[in-house]
Amino acid sequence: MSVLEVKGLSVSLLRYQKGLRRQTQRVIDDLHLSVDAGEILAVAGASGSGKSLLAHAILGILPGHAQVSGAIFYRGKELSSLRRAELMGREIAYVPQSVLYLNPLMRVGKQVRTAVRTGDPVAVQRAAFARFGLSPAVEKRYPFQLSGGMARRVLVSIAAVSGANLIIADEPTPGLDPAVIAESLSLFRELADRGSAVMLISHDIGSVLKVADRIAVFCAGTAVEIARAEDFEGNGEALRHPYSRALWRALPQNDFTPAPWPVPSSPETSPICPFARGCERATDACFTNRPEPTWLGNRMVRCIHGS
Ligand SMILES: Nc1ncnc2c1ncn2[C@@H]1O[C@H](COP(=O)(O)OP(=O)(O)OP(=O)(O)O)[C@@H](O)[C@H]1O
Ligand code: NI
Repeated sequence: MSVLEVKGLSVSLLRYQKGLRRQTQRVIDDLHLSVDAGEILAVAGASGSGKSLLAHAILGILPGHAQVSGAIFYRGKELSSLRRAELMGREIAYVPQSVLYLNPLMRVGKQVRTAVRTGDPVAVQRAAFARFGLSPAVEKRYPFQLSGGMARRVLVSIAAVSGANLIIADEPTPGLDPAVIAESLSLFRELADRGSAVMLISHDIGSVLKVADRIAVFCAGTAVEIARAEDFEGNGEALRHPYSRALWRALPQNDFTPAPWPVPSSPETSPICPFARGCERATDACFTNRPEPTWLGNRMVRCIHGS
């Protein structure tokens, strides 16, 4: 049984247009994915594709006006708001994209100690700070006294000491120097190897590939493919969706080859494949049906030509 399972999740948000006119916009669209114990599932895709909103939906912190459908399961049981409140900070840990999530009124050392589940809180906190290159003097500081990179390392320390079964980390590494990025990524690997399920959200597919087991390739509010990390190699022949191949080929190590067609930025409202208009493999069927997810073991693709 997966630790986290997301089934048919859709999220729409209200947007204010000119004046007071409001419009609902779909930002997550019929999303399916799961994360097992002991694995890192990376969620990678362009900026604005809905990755953070996915984390917010799982954690129950979407804006109040959000309309949500579909279901989210934690260890086989649906996540109600009551159950979420019980699990947050104990079984589920969150490394937010914004450092503003730190409590502005509490010294950061104490914030980490409060999250410690086993062992002496002070010793565990100090070990975490040492690991991430935070000097002992930092523990007495308040968040406003930290640089952005230091605040981010405090957030990663909180996840490290939490002993959570499910860790959702949203862009945990930007602004950090390469050694700390490598240390944070290896920490997530270690937490997964100890049995946690880790969802690692990033727009930087190149760096998460080093530690992830599977990658959910995100585009326009949904996962178009869930592939194994080892499928990202060579010219991308093992990848089954044209967008995953395009992302892979656009990486610096693969010569930055640009995508041959415009990439949709928000979910299509019409019932066609969102890629149909530029894809070299498109056939008539791609213009009449939106592809459903097709699973092959724990891999998935939403392309009728990809299975
Ligand atoms: N509170 C909100 N109200 C209205 N629209 C929002 C809100 N939060 C996000 N959005 C919109 O939803 C879409 C997805 O945003 P999201 O933050 O999930 O993207 P992301 O994939 O995490 O991007 P990034 O890689 O830049 O962090 C964007 O178009 C964004 O403008
Ligand atoms: Ni984000």
